[in-house]
Amino acid sequence: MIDKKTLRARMRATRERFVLEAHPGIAVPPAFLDRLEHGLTVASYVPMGGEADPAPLARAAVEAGCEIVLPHVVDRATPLRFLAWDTEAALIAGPFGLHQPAHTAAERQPDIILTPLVAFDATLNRLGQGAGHYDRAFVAFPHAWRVGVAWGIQQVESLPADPWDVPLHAIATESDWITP
Ligand SMILES: Nc1nc2c(c(=O)[nH]1)N(C=O)[C@@H](CNc1ccc(C(=O)N[C@@H](CCC(=O)O)C(=O)O)cc1)CN2
Ligand SMILES: Nc1ncnc2c1ncn2[C@@H]1O[C@H](COP(=O)(O)OP(=O)(O)OP(=O)(O)O)[C@@H](O)[C@H]1O
Repeated sequence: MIDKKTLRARMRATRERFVLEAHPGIAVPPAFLDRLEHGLTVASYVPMGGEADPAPLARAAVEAGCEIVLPHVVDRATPLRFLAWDTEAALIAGPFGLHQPAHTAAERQPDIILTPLVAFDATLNRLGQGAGHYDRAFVAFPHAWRVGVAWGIQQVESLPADPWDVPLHAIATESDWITP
């Protein structure tokens, strides 16, 4: 099977090509709306490099009375933290070209994690950036609902699975809501 590094490079390029063309946004399915409740904490992300924009899902969460938080990283080795998103405060440029809340923003425990990804397969395994930030967050927040957000073209036949890979519960694309 193709190794993660080669596949990551190929799928990042596929993703970047896809967003250059006109394309619909991520669809908000009824199964996602059903799960939202006032007071839940929903981790979103600021898309980069051709990633699917989770904004339609985050907007629905805000309308349902959820609090939005964003990931914050300092380097590859340090676990990510989810920090409150003060929409009045500017996001700050971080490592890897990321835009993040200030490191002093309040830390939160997410109930739902909207997860960026590079590739996924039909068993809802995901390939990420390779630093293990989300893999470790899934272990830290085992009760969170793990929702991948991706373009349909990011689906591959199968992914090399490592022992630490934690599968997603569902994936939202521009046209589908994929569950195992
Ligand atoms: N939008 C977004 N935010 C996110 C992530 C993500 O995948 N997407 N993360 C997910 O874990 C965390 C940040 N972790 C990261 C870890 C490594 C690299 C990285 O190695 N980037 C490559 C360039 C990627 C590219 O070419 O597209 C690099 O800097 O060489 C990026 C983010 C938290 N925030
Ligand atoms: N639970 C964990 N605890 C400690 N290290 C972990 C854990 N999960 C993954 N890692 C480390 O993270 C690194 C990256 O893993 P992998 O290549 O599977 O990342 P990935 O699938 O791209 O996912 P991510 O988006 O989370 O970076 C590996 O070196 C692995 O040892």
